[in-house]
Amino acid sequence: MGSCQSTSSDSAADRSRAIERHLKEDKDASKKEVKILLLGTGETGKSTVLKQMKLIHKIGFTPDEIANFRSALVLNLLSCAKELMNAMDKLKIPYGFDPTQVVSASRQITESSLDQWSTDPSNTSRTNSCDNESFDAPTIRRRTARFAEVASASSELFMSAGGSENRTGEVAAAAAIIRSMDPSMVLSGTTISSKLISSIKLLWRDPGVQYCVSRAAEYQLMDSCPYVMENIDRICCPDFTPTDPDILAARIMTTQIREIRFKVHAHLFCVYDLGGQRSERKKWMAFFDNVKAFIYMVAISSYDQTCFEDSQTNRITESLNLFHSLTHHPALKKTCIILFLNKIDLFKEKMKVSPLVEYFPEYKGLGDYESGALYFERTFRDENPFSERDIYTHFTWATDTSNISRVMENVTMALLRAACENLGLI
Ligand SMILES: Nc1nc2c(ncn2[C@@H]2O[C@H](COP(=O)(O)OP(=O)(O)OP(=O)(O)O)[C@@H](O)[C@H]2O)c(=O)[nH]1
Ligand SMILES: [Mg+2]
Repeated sequence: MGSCQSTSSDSAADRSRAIERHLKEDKDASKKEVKILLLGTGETGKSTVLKQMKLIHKIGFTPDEIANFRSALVLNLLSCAKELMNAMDKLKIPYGFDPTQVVSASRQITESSLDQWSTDPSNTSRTNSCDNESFDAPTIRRRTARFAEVASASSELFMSAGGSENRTGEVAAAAAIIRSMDPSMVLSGTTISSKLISSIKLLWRDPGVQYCVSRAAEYQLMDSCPYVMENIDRICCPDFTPTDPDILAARIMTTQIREIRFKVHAHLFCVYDLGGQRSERKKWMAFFDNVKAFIYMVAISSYDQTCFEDSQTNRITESLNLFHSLTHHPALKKTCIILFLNKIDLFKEKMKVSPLVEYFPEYKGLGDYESGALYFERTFRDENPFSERDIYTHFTWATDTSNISRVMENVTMALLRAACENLGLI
């Protein structure tokens, strides 16, 4: 009996020691675990960065994921075509409309109307270089005036031809074919007919449609539109298997949280990709426990666009408000903040044609890429309420693997460095 008692108390003690050991191991493991959240408003590139991490750490994609990307690319293609046709009606642009003809006819008027403005001594002409192009304030103003004139010429032509109801010609016929297709056929695996493919190609080549693309800030068009349109033959092939660039271009709005894990110097990094649309942000709070860092993504190219959710709020304003609430959130007080000012490739191009000052009047730069990027960096950094907490900033191009590899190497090293240890993060 006695020996029996001693055996059971021995095994109880063993069990309790084992539990303690497990708890300690768990604690040590969680100390070594670096939990990172990818946050930001919708379409800023969070899932694209997660895909890049999978490529960089050779995690790869499952056959199911690849099949999803394939259908997403076809769906992206069809919804871009429909979005463009709707925008042609909304912006009153006739098919076949050639903006260059309006520009040459109106150049004289535009130049003279700008003379007064450009000779005003308070508007000193300042020049700056960006990608070998010269920019000065009158040039920017001239471009904008030109756009307004082209837009009014386009809508006059559209109305005089009888509006959207009376569109004629081969592009209008192609548009009718595209309108009649049912997107559910993509999900059911039906092959896209050659008639539909040639109709979309015809639509995409139309100069009026290309002009409509240049006004994409006035409606909602996904950034990967040119990519999917230019790769239509490959994407619609029955045996199409997406390549890495295809996967990075595919747009799937995140509604299910995704997680990846990889090791760097014995530390386990767990990265969570959360949906950024307004309805998805309700899920975020549940992930704030034990988070060591969050990567906040901003699509700086979206400064002239409105939110997908309401088509009214400026996308950067929405992003700034969200960033403000995160930097001031008590649960994230000790969290390291990494800011990705993303889509710099699109931002560079857009700064040449769309004056930043028209959307952010407090911007006092020269209208060039560098000053615009620095302006957004300063604006976001100003949202940090704690001087002892730094914000690590990176200018990123999320669809470019070499850019993201370089940036992620810096990010992981920064997280492992003393800067974060000082804050008790690792
Ligand atoms: N050109 C360009 N396209 C980008 C860049 N980053 C992301 N994209 C594209 O932008 C689109 C949206 O990217 P996602 O990664 O799905 O955005 P998200 O932040 O995950 O969006 P939600 O899931 O809605 O929160 C995709 O088609 C990407 O290919 C970039 O730096 N440059
Ligand atoms: Mg996403």
